[in-house]
Amino acid sequence: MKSTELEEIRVKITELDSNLLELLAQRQQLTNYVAETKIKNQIPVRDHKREEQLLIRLIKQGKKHNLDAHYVTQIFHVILEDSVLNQQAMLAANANPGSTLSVNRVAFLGNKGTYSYLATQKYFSRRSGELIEIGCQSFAEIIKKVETNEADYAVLPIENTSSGSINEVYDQLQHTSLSVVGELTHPIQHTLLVNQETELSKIKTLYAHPQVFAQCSHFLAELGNVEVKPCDSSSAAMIKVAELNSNSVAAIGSEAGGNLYGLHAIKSNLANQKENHSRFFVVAREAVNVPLQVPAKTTLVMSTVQKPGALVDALVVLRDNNINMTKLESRPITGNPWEEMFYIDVEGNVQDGPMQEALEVLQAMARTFKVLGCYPNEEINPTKVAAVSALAD
Ligand SMILES: C=C(O[C@@H]1C=C(C(=O)O)C=C[C@H]1O)C(=O)O
Repeated sequence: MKSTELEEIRVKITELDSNLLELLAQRQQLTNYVAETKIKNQIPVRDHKREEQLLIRLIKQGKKHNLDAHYVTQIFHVILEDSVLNQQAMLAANANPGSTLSVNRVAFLGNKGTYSYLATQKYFSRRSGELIEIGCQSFAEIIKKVETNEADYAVLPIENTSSGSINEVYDQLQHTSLSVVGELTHPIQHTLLVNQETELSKIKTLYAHPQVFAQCSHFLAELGNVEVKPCDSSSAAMIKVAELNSNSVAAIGSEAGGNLYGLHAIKSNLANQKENHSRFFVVAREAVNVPLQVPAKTTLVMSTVQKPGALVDALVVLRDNNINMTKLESRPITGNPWEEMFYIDVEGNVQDGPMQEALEVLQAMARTFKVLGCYPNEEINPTKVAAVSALAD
């Protein structure tokens, strides 16, 4: 194909892509109007029936154009997730007029380029107000910033699909009066970032956060003879590699983050598990009110009395009130050897009847008990298209 021919086709593709983007923006505007009517008429944000009908119609239509059903479904799952998250954010803002700030000062770990930085950008992109980023060197410093009103929010990683819970954050949450007001999950895609033209075999020293090394342990084991240097954050690792400017050093972190420091990726997908995601808590000084139209989660922290089956008794209370537990974590209590603090995430809103009943019973039976927060559930389960056979025609 002659290069002018290629150019002509590319011009058409560029134009088409920009039309696609315009249409997506128009769709988003319409779903914002939908959110406004849901606020007015107290209608739940999520409507699986409508989503299923929409997906079935689009899959059928796609088939006529030779577009694979899986491809169409994937694209629209992303569009629907974005639509639902935007609407949830709008309803939550409406239910908490006092918490809508013109400036959001947000504390997070490291500098520009860390996963916490990317998660912060993502979470606040759906919320009004200018974002002021406050990079910190430790989780304790992040929490302190909000406690002392130097920041309005903190974004804290709480768990990762490969390396599990981030204990240090749980331990910090034991002693704070801050509330969890939001959550988000963010894909963690580790890449090998370098400053100079080089190749894997030349790398002698690797810089990264210890959590990152844990998540990439298989890759490190395969690498063999490489010195591993832990850093306080992914951005600290990136800055180090940019400064050293050598072809024998590399950092592990996100490609988007590395690009901010002029680094480029020479290998991607370094994590042990392909599906590598981190979940973050967003915390603030004041708890938020989650409207009942928005699916909510509640995080509790409690210690039980020392008797056989005390934790089981607590979990039975959840079962009896038909409350689904999504996470259970235990952490030692500082100063009380062999005693544990339990962190429990459940689906439900503290304003719900069954939830209030369960919380009362739990509080009465626990030694210490606190609701760390009730916040919109941002884990959006994609609507499944059950009637696959109906799509055969
Ligand atoms: C936009 C709506 O809200 C949600 C998002 C949908 C969408 O983006 O198409 C569809 C159904 C709802 O889960 C709606 O209810 O129509």
